[in-house]
Amino acid sequence: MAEAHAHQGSAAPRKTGPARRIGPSLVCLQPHAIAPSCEAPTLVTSLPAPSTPACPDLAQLLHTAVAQAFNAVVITNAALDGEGPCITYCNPAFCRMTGYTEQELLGRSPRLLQGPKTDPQVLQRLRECLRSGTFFQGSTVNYRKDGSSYLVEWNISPVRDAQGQVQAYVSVQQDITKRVRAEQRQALLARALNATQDAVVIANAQAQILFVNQAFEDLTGYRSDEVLGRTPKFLQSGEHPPAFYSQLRDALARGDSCQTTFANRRKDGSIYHAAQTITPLRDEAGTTQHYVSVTKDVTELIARTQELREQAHHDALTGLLNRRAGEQQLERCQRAAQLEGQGYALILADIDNFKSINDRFGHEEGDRVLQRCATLLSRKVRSGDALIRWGGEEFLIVLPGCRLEAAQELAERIRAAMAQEQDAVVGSITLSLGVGAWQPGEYSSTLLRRTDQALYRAKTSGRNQVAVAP
Ligand SMILES: Nc1nc2c(ncn2[C@@H]2O[C@H](COP(=O)(O)OP(=O)(O)OP(=O)(O)O)[C@@H](O)[C@H]2O)c(=O)[nH]1
Repeated sequence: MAEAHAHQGSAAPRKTGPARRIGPSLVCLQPHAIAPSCEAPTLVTSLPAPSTPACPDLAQLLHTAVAQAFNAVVITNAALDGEGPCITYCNPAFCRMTGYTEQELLGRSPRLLQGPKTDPQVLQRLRECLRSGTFFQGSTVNYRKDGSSYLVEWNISPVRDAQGQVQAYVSVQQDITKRVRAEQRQALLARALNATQDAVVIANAQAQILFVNQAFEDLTGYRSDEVLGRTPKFLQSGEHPPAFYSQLRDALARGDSCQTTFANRRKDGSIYHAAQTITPLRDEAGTTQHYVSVTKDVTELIARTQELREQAHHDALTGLLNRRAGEQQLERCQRAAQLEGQGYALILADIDNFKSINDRFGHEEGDRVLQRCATLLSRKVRSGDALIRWGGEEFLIVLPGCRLEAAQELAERIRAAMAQEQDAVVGSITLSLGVGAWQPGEYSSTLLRRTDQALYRAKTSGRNQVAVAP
C-alpha cells in the first residue's frame, strides 16, 4: 500500500468509469473511480457468482457493505513496479480517516499518507508481503491531508484471480490513535503506581482485588497473581477485633474515605503495620464501583515509637520502670486511695554494701549485680504491682490494694530469697527492706518518707532485714 512514494497533491485524479462486471468471476468494486494506471480491471474476486438465491445482487450488497463499513477500506491495483500500487477504491471511512476526498485519492499511491514518522521498517515488511503475495498486518504513523498525524493499524490481503495471480490488494484500516494513547496513558499510570513507594491496591465494589503495585508485592510478599480476585481478608493478622473491621466496612459503605493503621500479616507470617487510606471511587451516578487503598509501611516507625516509649518509662540497665514512671504509678495508687479508699503499700529495697561490690569487683560487676537483683524482684512481684528502679541500688515496689502485713511478708520472702543466692563472682548479696502502708488522709510523699525511714532502720539495725514503718 505504501510502495511508491507519491507526493501530496502532485497527481490529479482522473475521471473514473462506471461500475462494471468483468467476466463471470471478476467483480469490480469501484464503480466510478478507476484511476488512469488502473484502467485495466484490477479488483477481482474468485466469488463464482455475484448473486445467490439468498442475495440476488451480491455485487451491489458487497459494494454497499464496504461503502458503509465502519473501518476504512482501500483497494489498490497490483502494480508493484514504478510508482507501485495505486488506489482504485476507497470507502467513505477511509476518506474520513485521511481527510482526502475520494477524487484526491484515486489513482494515487498510498504513499501520500506517509511522512517523517512513518516507520521505514514496517514499510519494508509491507513491501516484502506485497511481493510475496502474503498477508500483511502492521501499524505506523500516517498523515492526513491537513498534515496532522494519526496512528493507523492495517492489514492487506492480496486478491487473486482464478489462476492465482494477484490482481489487487485490499486493505482494512483503523485509526488507533485514541486507543494507543489510552493504552499509553494506562501504561504510564501503571508505571507511576509501580514506581511509588506506597503499596497501592485497587478493588472492585465487592472488595475483590483488581490491581496491586510492586510496592504491595514487596511489602506483603504476595505476588500480584496470588491476590487478584481475592478480598484483602487474607492479610488480616487477628490482632484487631471484629468490630474494627465492621466499623471500617460501615464507613466505606457510607462512601466515606477511611484512614487507619492495620496490623497485617505478610505471606511469611510476620506482622507489618500499615497506615492505610481507603477511598471509594464513585461513578457518575455516585455509586461506589471501586476502592483504592494507599498504604505506607509504618512498621519501623511503630517499633521505634514503642522503643522510645519503653525508653521513656524504663530503666536501660535493669528494664524496670524508671523513677519518673514510678512516680506516676505512685500517683495513680494515691488517687485510687483518696477517691475509693483502696489502700496500698510500699517496699523500698536497697542492696547492702553495694559500694564495696563496685569497689572490689568493678562497676561492670556492680551493674550485673543490679540486674540480678532486678530479675529476682521481678519474679517475686505480681503483674499488677509496679517494680521501679528508684535510685542507684534502691528499688521501690508499689503494691495496690495491699495491706501492711501482706507487704511485710512479701518483703521478708524477697530478703530471704536474695540472701540465699550465691553469686559466682561477688558471693552473697543481701537486701535491706523498709515496708509501709498507706494511712487514710496521708500523702504519698509522707508514706514514702515513712517507708524510707523504715529502710534506714533496717540498715542501721545490721542490714539484711525488713523493718516496718509504724
Ligand atoms: N555499678 C553501679 N553502681 C551504681 C549504680 N548506681 C549507683 N551505684 C553505686 O552504688 C553505690 C551506693 O553506695 P552507698 O550509697 O554508699 O550504699 P551502700 O554501699 O550500698 O551501703 P549501704 O546502702 O549503707 O549498705 C555508690 O557507690 C554508687 O556509685 C549503677 O548503676 N551501677
